[in-house]
Amino acid sequence: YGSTRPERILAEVKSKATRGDARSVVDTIDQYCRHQEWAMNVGDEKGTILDSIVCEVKPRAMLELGTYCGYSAVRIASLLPPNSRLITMEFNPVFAAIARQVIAWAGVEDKVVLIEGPSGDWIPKMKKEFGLTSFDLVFLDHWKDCYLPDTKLMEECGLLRTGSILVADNVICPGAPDYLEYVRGSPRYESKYFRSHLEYTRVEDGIEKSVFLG
Ligand SMILES: Cc1ncnc2c1ncn2[C@@H]1O[C@H](/C=C/CNC(=O)c2cc(-c3ccc(F)cc3)cc(O)c2O)C[C@H]1O
Ligand SMILES: [Mg+2]
Repeated sequence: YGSTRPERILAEVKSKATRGDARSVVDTIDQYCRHQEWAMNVGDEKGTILDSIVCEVKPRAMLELGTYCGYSAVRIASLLPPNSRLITMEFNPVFAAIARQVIAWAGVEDKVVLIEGPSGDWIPKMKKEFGLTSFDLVFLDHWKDCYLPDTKLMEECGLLRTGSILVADNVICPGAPDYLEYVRGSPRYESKYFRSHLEYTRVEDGIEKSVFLG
């Protein structure tokens, strides 16, 4: 029997990345996925755009939907100011188990809370479970047809405040057309597209940054 791609990514991190060094974990995964086998991490090019938004917003409370192997969780957590938290949701237990180990290897586990389960179940429980009022920044990178329903759910649950920012990966490839139409057409959002490429390829893709206006 063969290992899974996430298991191979974890093995690469454990053998090549410096323990406790988030940057080396990110670079190790990028190297592996660019030269050995492609994987759906936000990657180095779009990751740089995400980094600039995280550094600009300096979120106290951040949410990520779709942890996968933990690549973007490590990338984000390494930029968070002290006593800030990234809550990341992953419903596949195999991916969650790998991500926990990648996050631990990078030494950012004290900044990351990984919740195992579907975002639709957890979003309505966030306030109570985490004593949250709202999220300053949300990174959407899970199933593309969940972007819009989960955004509407976050609005309904009062998890977005005036100025909260949504950052969505893959708005071109694979694409999230209903989400794009919503944030670009709604008077309640100020939306901006950052043109880039699908991770580790020359295919066009991009990130949409949308500010909730309340
Ligand atoms: C609802 C919900 N709740 C919690 N976790 C959820 C969830 N829906 C998915 N997840 C978890 O997020 C992860 C899913 C991410 C989905 N991302 C993708 O499907 C994805 C696909 C591509 C891509 C592009 C071109 C191609 F030719 C092939 C693939 C590129 C990307 O950057 C992606 O994020 C893993 C999954 O278990
Ligand atoms: Mg993605």
